[in-house]
Amino acid sequence: MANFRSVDEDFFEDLEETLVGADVGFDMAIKISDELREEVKLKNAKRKEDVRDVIIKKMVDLYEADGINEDATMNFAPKGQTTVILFVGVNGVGKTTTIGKLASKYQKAGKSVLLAAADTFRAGATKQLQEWGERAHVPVVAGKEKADPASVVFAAVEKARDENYDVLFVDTAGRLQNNVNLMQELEKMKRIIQREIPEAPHEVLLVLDATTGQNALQQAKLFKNSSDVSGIVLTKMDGTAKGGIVFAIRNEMHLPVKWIGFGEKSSDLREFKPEEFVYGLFKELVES
Ligand SMILES: Nc1nc2c(ncn2[C@@H]2O[C@H](COP(=O)(O)OP(=O)(O)OP(=O)(O)O)[C@@H](O)[C@H]2O)c(=O)[nH]1
Repeated sequence: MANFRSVDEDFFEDLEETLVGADVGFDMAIKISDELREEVKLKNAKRKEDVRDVIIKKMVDLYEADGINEDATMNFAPKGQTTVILFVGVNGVGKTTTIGKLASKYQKAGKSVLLAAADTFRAGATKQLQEWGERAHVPVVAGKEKADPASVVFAAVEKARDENYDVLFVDTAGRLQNNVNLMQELEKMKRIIQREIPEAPHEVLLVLDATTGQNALQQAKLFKNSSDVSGIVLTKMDGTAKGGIVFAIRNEMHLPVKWIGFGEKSSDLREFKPEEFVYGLFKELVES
């Protein structure tokens, strides 16, 4: 582990190793440590606190460097119109759980929320969403087992629009017979949503499991190539020091991370704030 006893060449080598171990990605790790070397020299930072501040600032700068308008907040429709948010991602990453958490959050904030159980492929997925719906006191539109997911989406969008719901969250399958089918299905859902509400979906959030590290990056590529992903939800950030994947995603995919999941309870979700996140990651990396 990198430590602050002396900020010498060994320190930077340790830092590189630690960053790679945290899934920042090799290129990004080298880039971070190279730029830090310069910056530490330039600022003549010697005190522990100064070096730490330089590192945190640099990492936040690097995170924000590609100039995406860093707005972690959700893109909502104008007041009085329904916001539709589509959740995509492979199975088991935490889509349903994230929707449950967000449903509860927005319901508590006074918004009317509707859920669509469009994962009709996996037996049990609908029931799981219904349980979250009950917990959050929000209704769920569901179809029969193996029903066409598009028909569930259609019914949900109609209901949301006609009954003036503020937000509709759409849960989708993480696995179909193959990836081509999966992507076609997502496309079809989007078309149906757009037909009913032209500006929708307002977000397509790709849910990724942080514990899968670089594999999550491969998934991000797969989904980004075929659906217009607008942001990332990174789940299972509890019990992993691999949060560096945030940098890799940002650097390679140019997608903002919007939410972080850190447990199974409905309150275990927070908005992603680069500074806060870098500080936490850094503390874990360097001070432990
Ligand atoms: N520790 C932890 N577990 C999580 C988190 N988010 C989800 N889980 C767990 O991960 C498992 C899978 O979550 P789901 O929400 O069912 O995943 P999914 O993407 O909807 O899966 P499919 O319906 O199969 O596509 C469940 O056991 C969740 O409780 C998290 O942030 N931290």
